[in-house]
Amino acid sequence: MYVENASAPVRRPVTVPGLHVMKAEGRKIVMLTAYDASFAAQIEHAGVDVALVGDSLGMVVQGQRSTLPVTLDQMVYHTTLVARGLTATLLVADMPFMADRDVAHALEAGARLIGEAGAAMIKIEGAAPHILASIHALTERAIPVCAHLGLTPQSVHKFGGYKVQGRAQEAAERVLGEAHAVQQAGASILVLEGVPMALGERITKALEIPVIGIGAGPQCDGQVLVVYDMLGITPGKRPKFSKDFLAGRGSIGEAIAAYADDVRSGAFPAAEHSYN
Ligand SMILES: Nc1nc(=O)c2c([nH]1)NC[C@@H]1CN(c3ccc(C(=O)N[C@@H](CCC(=O)O)C(=O)O)cc3)CN21
Ligand SMILES: CC(C)C(=O)C(=O)O
Ligand SMILES: [Mg+2]
Repeated sequence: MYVENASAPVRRPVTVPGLHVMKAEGRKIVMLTAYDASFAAQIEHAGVDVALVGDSLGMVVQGQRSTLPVTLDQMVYHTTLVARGLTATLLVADMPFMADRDVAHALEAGARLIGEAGAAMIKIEGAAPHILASIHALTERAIPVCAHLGLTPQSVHKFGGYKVQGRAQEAAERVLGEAHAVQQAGASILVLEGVPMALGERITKALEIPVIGIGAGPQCDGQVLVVYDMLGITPGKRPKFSKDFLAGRGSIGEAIAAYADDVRSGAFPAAEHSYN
């Protein structure tokens, strides 16, 4: 039998059911953003489980003040670029601001990000009634959904800034209720951003689906960061939950591999990267 490049190490493709097995077995999920084919290849080579084409590209690639100006065409474009750099890594694309204004638009956008660009999962912020309906509608059409709760950056104007969510008792109960609601609507995984670590732990234990944290404490089932933050090249003040993994290392590949190691060992995030 002819086997192409049989001596190359085979990395099994990361799948949605595979992420659920990882949660069940207590193996941490490593996720990182990517916006182009070169970074995608670095992420692939380092053995990161999930690549996210985040709408954070509006801030770190385009230099805008928020993620709100990012368009669906731009998300489709960057997702196409990242898809070309990946083979085994699971590819998730962000639903940009207002592309999910109603269920019909959400389905249209999901179809483009999956069918045209090559994503395997769509990430959607919030748990408003039309978002729950969109999660359900996409899931019914075999498009896996990653929910995103807590400090959802597309709600920056509602929050009055990038502020930690779920600090008060009532607010914590609200985020927990939203987490149950997105799981019930069919979400396959949840990104939980900018909440106190006690709430991150509570939600992770309460849900069956994997919870990937960013500023949600060390107890989550996995972690995600913006790749330029973990390389220390984001200008200005970086969020408290980020860490420069390139400092003291020789290459971007080494930095990404160190991030993956530290997430898997539990060394990252430490207390200094978490909110109380
Ligand atoms: N470079 C970058 N990294 C990110 O993590 C990121 C983006 N851009 N753009 C989209 C959103 C915006 N995010 C942010 C931005 C700032 C904070 C921040 O400075 N938070 C304060 C918390 C203040 C409080 O205690 O309420 C902090 O000090 O960490 C958090 C998340 C996360 N996402
Ligand atoms: C920070 C992550 C979770 C994100 O949504 C993004 O990069 O846009
Ligand atoms: Mg995003």
